[in-house]
Amino acid sequence: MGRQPNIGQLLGASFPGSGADVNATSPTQLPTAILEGFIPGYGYIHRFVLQSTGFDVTSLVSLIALLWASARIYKSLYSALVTAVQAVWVSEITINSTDDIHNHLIQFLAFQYRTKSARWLLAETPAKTTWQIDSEATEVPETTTDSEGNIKWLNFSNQDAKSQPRFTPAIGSTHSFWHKGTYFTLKRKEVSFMDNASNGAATFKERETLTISCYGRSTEPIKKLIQHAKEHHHMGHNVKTIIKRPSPKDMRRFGGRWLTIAERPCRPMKTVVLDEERKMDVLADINEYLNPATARWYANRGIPYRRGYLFYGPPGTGKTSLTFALAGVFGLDIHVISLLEPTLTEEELGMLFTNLPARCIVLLEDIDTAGLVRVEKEQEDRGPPPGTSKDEWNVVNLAKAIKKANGQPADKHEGITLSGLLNIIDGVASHEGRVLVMTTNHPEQLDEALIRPGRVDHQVAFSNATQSQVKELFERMYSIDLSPVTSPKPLLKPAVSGNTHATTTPKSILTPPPTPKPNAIVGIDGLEAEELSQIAADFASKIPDGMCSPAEIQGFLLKRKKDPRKAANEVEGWVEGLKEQRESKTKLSRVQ
Ligand SMILES: Nc1ncnc2c1ncn2[C@@H]1O[C@H](COP(=O)(O)OP(=O)(O)OP(=O)(O)O)[C@@H](O)[C@H]1O
Repeated sequence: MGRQPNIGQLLGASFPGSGADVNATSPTQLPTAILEGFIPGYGYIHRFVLQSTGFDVTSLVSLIALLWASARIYKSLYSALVTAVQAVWVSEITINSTDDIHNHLIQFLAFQYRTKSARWLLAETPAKTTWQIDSEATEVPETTTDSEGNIKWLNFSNQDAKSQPRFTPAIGSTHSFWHKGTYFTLKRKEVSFMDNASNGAATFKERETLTISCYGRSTEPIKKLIQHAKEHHHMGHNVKTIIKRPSPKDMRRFGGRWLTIAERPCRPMKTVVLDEERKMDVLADINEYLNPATARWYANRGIPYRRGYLFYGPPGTGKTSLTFALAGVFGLDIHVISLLEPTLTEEELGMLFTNLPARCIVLLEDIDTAGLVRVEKEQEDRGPPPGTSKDEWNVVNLAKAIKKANGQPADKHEGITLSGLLNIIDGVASHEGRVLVMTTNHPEQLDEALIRPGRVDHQVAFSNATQSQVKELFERMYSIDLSPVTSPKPLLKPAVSGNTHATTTPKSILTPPPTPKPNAIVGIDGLEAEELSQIAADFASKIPDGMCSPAEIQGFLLKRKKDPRKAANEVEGWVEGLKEQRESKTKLSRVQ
């Protein structure tokens, strides 16, 4: 039997012009003809190099080609394997930036990345409250004098330089970290989406998402991580009151309805000077309402589980202060809504109410102003107000009609109508479990429908300070601060290595500072408690009952906050000045 030609010989015969010496192909070399197929003109190059240097480049080129092919095959196999593993062995959860959890996780990771050596980070300048800056400060600044005796006033020009930036995982990159023995991968990315704005113009917008994954067929570890991040965010909230407002209009459209605008140390109830019985009534009423058993009681009787409070009285008498103190006592967040917010529509207000947490305080301030829109609309229907000629009235209406026809809002502030507000407060879709607090300086202007039982269940009257309240305010101002506001310590120690482990929560951190006994008043340095009480009584006797609001008295005392005797000596002059000011109906005070 004749010898069969091998593949090299066949290829050599097929490409005679290549000059490839197919018989010279070693087992590790690719035939020159194949290489010719990938690199046109390879045969000539090969022959030229071989003839001029005696070196057969085919071995080298074959090696490179084999490495390249292996890398490609490895890559495809790897990605196929990863896809297969991900499909059956990786769990993930995606979080949208419009959700609070996103913020909780970023905060938690920022805390982790404070010391962790990650290579792709995003540096941010976090907005900090005075309380947070204070808690980070290592030294207390003091007012001193220089060598020439000039006062060196406190100067905060470099406070920005001192504040620490926040480092979070960079957008667009993948991060991995250990938490409680589980290996997590995190992808933070921005996705574009088409936004159909209210004016009809569609634009592309960016939205951020966080995708957290871990190995295993259960999302349980990720859920626990999220829970942990939430706890980290809320730690110490029992010594803070969170204040939220409706988010800007743009954000509201994408689901982020409420925005935290401030976190303040809880206001102790004892700092609100109000008739003790009235205070206890509100406290007991809310306490009973918030009890889970009460929710069932309401449900069994088919009564909507809601409770409304009306705080009314002159300005500066403590309506807002009591609301904040209540939030502190019951550990609730405050959701503040101003009905004069120009971009707020009734529909959005309704959505805000349906997106409240299970238990919270909703503060509707200056509720009397909500009637403005109703008055205007009713006026429109009724015709010209007295003193307005028919022609003038027609011109006003014509201007409004032209604005409307041009697609412009008839008024800058569309506002909330009374009927709209009533629907939102107790409509079928309205949230259950919230404590609604409405405040007003003009209860007489309120519509009866707004304060009927079911909408307002408890009314609290506030008034200018009585003499005993003035005394209390005075004593409170000059008593030694027994319960300094402490900032909560972190729940976790910052991670020091790639593997992060939570530390157990020290109990004391979550316990608010001890509250001194209600009557424990200790005078300021150098002043005995009894002496302070006498000065307070003297001070109070010089301010007629009901003449001043607690806010006015507080303002006067704040200017003399280190000298109670000075305050007692100057109060008469101040009261006289105030009387004159009121008689002359001027708004500027002569004596401060
Ligand atoms: N009853 C009070 N007890 C203690 N402090 C008070 C009291 N009333 C007012 N103040 C002080 O006066 C300031 C203003 O009080 P607050 O905002 O609670 O008044 P308000 O009744 O809500 O006023 P407005 O009707 O103008 O909104 C606060 O700094 C608060 O500490």
